[in-house]
Amino acid sequence: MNSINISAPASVVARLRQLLNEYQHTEIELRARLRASEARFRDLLEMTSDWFWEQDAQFRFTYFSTGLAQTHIPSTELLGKTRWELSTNLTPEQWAAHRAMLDAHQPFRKFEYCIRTDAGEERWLSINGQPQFDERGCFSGYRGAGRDITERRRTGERQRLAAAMFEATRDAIFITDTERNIVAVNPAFTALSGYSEAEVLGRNPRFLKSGRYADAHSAPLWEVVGRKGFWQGEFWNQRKDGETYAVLTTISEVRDASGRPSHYVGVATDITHQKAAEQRIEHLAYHDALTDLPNRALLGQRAELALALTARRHEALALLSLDLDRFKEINDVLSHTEGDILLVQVAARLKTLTGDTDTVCRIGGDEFVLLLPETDQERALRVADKILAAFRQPFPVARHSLRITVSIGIALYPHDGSNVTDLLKNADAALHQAKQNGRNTRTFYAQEMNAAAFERLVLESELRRAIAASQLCAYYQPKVRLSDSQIIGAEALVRWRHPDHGLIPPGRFIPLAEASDLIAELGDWMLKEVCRQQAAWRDAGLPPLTVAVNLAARHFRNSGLVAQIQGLLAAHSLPPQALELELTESSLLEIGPNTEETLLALERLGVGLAIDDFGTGYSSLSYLKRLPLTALKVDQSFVRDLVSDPDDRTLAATIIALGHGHGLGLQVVAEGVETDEQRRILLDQGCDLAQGYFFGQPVPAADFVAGWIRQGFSDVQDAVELTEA
Ligand SMILES: Nc1nc2c(ncn2[C@@H]2O[C@H](COP(=O)(O)O[C@H]3[C@@H](O)[C@H](n4cnc5c(=O)[nH]c(N)nc54)O[C@@H]3COP(=O)(O)O)[C@@H](O)[C@H]2O)c(=O)[nH]1
Repeated sequence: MNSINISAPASVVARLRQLLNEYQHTEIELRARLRASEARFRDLLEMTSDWFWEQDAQFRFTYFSTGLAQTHIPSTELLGKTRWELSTNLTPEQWAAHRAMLDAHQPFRKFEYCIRTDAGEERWLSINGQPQFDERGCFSGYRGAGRDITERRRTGERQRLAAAMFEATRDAIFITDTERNIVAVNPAFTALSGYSEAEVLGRNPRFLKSGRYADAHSAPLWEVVGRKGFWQGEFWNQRKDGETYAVLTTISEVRDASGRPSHYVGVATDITHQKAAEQRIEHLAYHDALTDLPNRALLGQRAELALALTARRHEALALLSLDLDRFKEINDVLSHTEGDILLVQVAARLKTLTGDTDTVCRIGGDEFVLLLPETDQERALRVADKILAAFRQPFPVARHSLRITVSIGIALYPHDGSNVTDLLKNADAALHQAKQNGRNTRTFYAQEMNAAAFERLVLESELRRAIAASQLCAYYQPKVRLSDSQIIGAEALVRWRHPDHGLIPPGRFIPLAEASDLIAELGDWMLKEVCRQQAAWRDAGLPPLTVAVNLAARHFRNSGLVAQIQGLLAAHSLPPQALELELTESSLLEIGPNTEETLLALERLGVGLAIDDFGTGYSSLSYLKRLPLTALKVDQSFVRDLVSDPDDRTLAATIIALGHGHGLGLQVVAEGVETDEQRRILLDQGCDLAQGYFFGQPVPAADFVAGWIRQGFSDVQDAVELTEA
């Protein structure tokens, strides 16, 4: 204004004034607009989730707008630093490429990296940058915008993982729309079902139903999904090729942003193998592994059910308890493998003899039970007889043709019991009676049988006390030489002097003792007693005698038996010939090959070993040859009818020849000789020794000595008094 020429005409001055005014207005207006623009820019920066940044010509941060705060990275952590001084996930190569762009003053867009803050947090950033030049065109730095893309990256990562999982998982996944029509399936679904994606799109997954089990799920399934958001359960589905498979399926509801169901996702795990394993385990729990017959547990269940039905219909039912006769011997002579083969064949044969509604069970060892619903006494008898008859046919086992018989006990509902336990117990009691009756027979239950079982129990507990209470005693039966009828030995036989029941014969308590551990105790007692008696006789001047003691198989399994006998002989100053051990043919088989060493040690000691009841068991010649035997005792069943039955005569002659021949060189002793005719036949057949009522009954030691003396040992009269004392 100072430069205005005051001598200028007034019009010029007015014009200048006007221009000045206009200029001032414009400036005010421009400033106002600038302020508004700045305010808008500031608001923009404050309200946007992005932030604005600036760097100087050395790429050091000089400014951050407030938007940076949403990254939780304080601007103070960044100001003054270059971007590559920060802790990022970029590799040196990536930095080098970016630096080259900066050095070339190029703009850049969406430069993404992850930054770790001083607080240890990781944030993903996306940066746009624009190089800046001053009015002279010189580079003055960069400015640009930054955006926190952490959530986007995470969501992207999650989606990537979900997609990978969808593709790679071994579970079959299908996604349906709200109409329950399939909109997507994964590769596992097509692999499991056999249907391609194109074949299933738009279909309701129910088309996979196999019909193996009633589709009871469907209605509650969708009701549960609607209520709880998911449902889980098992299906038996059908593959495209018709094969069925089991799946454990979870169906979950997917909701959209507004909270309305938009899809359903089904995840199905193939559990076919698991189901098969479960079924196998369940089968094993209820079936016998060897024969695949129902076991005791399944018998219990079926019997309960059958009893309930039978009771409602007022019908009858039978339980048959079966046990193979002398199965143990077969098991021992042959092998357990062959025993097993026989059991499998027995199981199969029993099944052919029964009806569809009957149940054949194996409840252990060689014990079988038949549950026969709708069966009265008459049918039970028919079935039992059919079984006995069917067992007459031999069983082809390995290279053998095995003949085996069976004993059967029968209990009838409602007569013999109203529940499974009682019926089984009573069928067992009847079976026991069938065995007592000589085996290979069937017996109906009778009430007295339980009384007998109870008596057996009482007797067993009394026998336990009898040994300690000195109620046992030894009887002696002479063993004579057939050629001159001279007593050359004796068999010691146990007797029980019961305080209430008098003298109990061993036939009543030996089986009880054998079924428990008492037989070993009883045998020990007999060995001691016989040695004591022998020493007393010798002290009294009686000539040496061999006394046989009956031992059970269990004794020979005791590794201390040889030392025990050696100790007893030494304690009583007896030679080993004073003792002979008797072992029944069936027990011989029971002792097994492991005890051969014990038998050989007894042989080395000089103690004789005789096989008792020979001819009743199954021992083979090769087995007999292997064992160090000294005598063979022909069972009394072959001697009994020797005079009248030519077959028995032939059998006895064969056994005698067997004992003498085949390199066995055994002494043969005939048991149960009751008549002179029997004696003569045996003598003619070449039998060496004999025992039986014809020569003398088993008697107490004193009576035995008396008889012995009568035979020619009168010089030892005093001994009678001695032993009686
Ligand atoms: N482990 C042990 N077993 C023993 C012992 N004592 C006996 N026993 C066994 O008990 C069964 C029955 O014995 P027992 O009642 O003594 O019968 C024996 C004889 O009395 C009988 N016998 C003898 N001669 C005749 C005869 O002419 N006729 C006839 N009907 N019976 C007769 O035979 C039995 C002897 O049998 P064995 O032992 O086979 O020679 C019996 O099995 C005994 O073995 C013992 O201490 N331990």
